[in-house]
Amino acid sequence: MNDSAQLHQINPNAIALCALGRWIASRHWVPATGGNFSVRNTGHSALITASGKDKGELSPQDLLPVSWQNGQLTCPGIPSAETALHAQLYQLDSRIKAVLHTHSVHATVFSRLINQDSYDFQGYEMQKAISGNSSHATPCPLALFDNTQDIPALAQQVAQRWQQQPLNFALLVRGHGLYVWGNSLEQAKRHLEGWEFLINCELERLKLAR
Ligand SMILES: CSC[C@@H](O)[C@@H](O)C(=O)COP(=O)(O)O
Ligand SMILES: [Zn+2]
Repeated sequence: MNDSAQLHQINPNAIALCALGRWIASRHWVPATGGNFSVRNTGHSALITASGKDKGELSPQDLLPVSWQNGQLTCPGIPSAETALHAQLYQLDSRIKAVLHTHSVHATVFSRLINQDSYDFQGYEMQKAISGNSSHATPCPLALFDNTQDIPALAQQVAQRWQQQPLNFALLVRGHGLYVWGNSLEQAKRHLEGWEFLINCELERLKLAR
């Protein structure tokens, strides 16, 4: 196959996700191969970053197809170590089209200051960057989970919490990082930037209030 035929075959979502990875890395939110990204392909499959890649230097071949039919995850390579959590989110809501996971300094530090299962952001106009949140005056909750190396167990906890109340397009893993998602890649990017902004503001406010 010649180069132009190969280019023709590349999934446009893969190209868009690689470009988004470069933008996220330019914000210093995925240092030292941290973070992982995925975009839904079909009802039961997605493209996900291969494990251990520099997320600011992705090319389409670093995105692997993973499917989750019959409770089994299958992938032809070594996908992200956190694939089970991405797959869980896609199964919890069929409208989710993209999942982004980052390791920013601010989100990581903030997560270690909050002991509750959920933290309400309130008073910020930027809460409206998160879909379904229409006023600064209404609490905008962020769910928190303890870190674990057992990602299927974490995915199970997320599913249990979701049954009580669907999460607000993000969750924060303590001492680890942020997960956001959206009904398109563009919406997931907006949620990432919105949540990072809110977390930065709240961290600054908490520091000044001490
Ligand atoms: C730099 S180690 C970070 C990993 O343990 C993990 O949390 C992570 O986000 C990236 O894992 P990966 O397997 O590359 O998707
Ligand atoms: Zn991680």
